[in-house]
Amino acid sequence: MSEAVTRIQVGGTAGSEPYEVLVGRQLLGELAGLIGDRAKRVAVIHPEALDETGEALRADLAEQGFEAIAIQIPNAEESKTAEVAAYCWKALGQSGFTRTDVIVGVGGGATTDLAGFVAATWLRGVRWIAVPTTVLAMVDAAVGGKTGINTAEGKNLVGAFHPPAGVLCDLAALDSLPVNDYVSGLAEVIKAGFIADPVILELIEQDPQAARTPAGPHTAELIERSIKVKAEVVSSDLRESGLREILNYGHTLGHAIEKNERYKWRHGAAVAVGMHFAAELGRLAGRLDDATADRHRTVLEAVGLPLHYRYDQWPKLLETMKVDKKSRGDLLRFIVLDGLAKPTVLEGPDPAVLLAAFGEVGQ
Ligand SMILES: NC(=O)c1ccc[n+]([C@@H]2O[C@H](COP(=O)([O-])OP(=O)(O)OC[C@H]3O[C@@H](n4cnc5c(N)ncnc54)[C@H](O)[C@@H]3O)[C@@H](O)[C@H]2O)c1
Ligand SMILES: O=C(O)C(=O)C[C@@H](O)[C@H](O)[C@H](O)COP(=O)(O)O
Ligand SMILES: [Zn+2]
Repeated sequence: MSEAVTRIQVGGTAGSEPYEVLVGRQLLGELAGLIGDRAKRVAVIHPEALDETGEALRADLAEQGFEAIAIQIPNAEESKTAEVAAYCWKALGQSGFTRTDVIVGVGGGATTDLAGFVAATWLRGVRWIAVPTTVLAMVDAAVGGKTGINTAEGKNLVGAFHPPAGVLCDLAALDSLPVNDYVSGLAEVIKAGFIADPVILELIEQDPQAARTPAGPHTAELIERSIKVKAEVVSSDLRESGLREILNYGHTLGHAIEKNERYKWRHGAAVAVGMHFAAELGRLAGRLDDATADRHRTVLEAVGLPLHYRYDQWPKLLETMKVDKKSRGDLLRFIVLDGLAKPTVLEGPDPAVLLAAFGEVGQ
């Protein structure tokens, strides 16, 4: 018996082409339809860890009559570089990839960010399809069209808004995901809970241990609820002119930690520390009630995400945060909560308050 497929629509309200995020199992049969009749060539971009999956997909597409190539890239954050993008451009050039051809990005958020960026830049933009294989990529990275790479100066500093033509979230992919990567993705799920959908927090709090595995009773619901939060936000503000900034909750400090750790920390782990910081900042700025601020600690800790970071690194983190994309001139800007599911912007906080908030996080 085949399981039900959930379809979540994204876009179509702010001048962007609408597309669907499908959540279910055995969804790869949908791929050819999304690629469409106009494509002659398909490039499957995948990380080393998913070599077999990438090759199987390539062979399947070749059997269906496409000129299919597989482009293997490094795992995780090592793939989000100008050098790896250039390697992909070379492969596309050598295969004669034209404007009607299609890129398929299969992997975690690092892969979908890179594949989407290559699609955004090749011939000034070709269609691409995301096949996310981590929790984080399903609930966040593959949806919404933010694509990009890192530079020596910071995280995601080069990129483009280039939404995919479709997103296929095959839950079966999660069975092979190492537990640390699974839990890292829960940080973005918890983020969606705090900024918009508290039912997510309740489902996790009911049984945090079960939430750490794909076999948990609420896996599909947690993923679908988080995608819906993201879909709703990016559908009304694709280019981050306002509302979309709420999706950056926990990311101002999180990205600075990732850079400071030379991208050896998982994104979700850094964002977890960043959300703890944002909660303390909200509390100390007089915005957030104690119960909601404390809830950050309990729910993040319950699933095994980190809350703390090295106190002595504060000066470096502060410098990095100044080039965060939300900064305007010399003005630092943070997403904080005015209450549960009430995200807002805190502009130019008192440096003493910032340091005090980090005092709760640093150790
Ligand atoms: N564009 C966006 O809106 C957005 C949103 C959130 C995060 N991101 C980005 O996403 C990235 C993090 O993504 P992530 O957490 O998915 O990590 P990741 O892409 O680095 O993947 C983690 C590891 O798991 C491997 N992997 C992927 N799927 C697997 C599977 N099914 N089985 C076994 N191994 C598998 C990968 O090769 C990698 O080694 C960061 O670069 C972050 O900046 C982007
Ligand atoms: O989609 C968004 O917008 C987000 O901010 C989602 C984040 O989870 C994601 O990590 C994103 O890549 C961060 O974007 P950035 O613009 O701060 O680099
Ligand atoms: Zn993120």
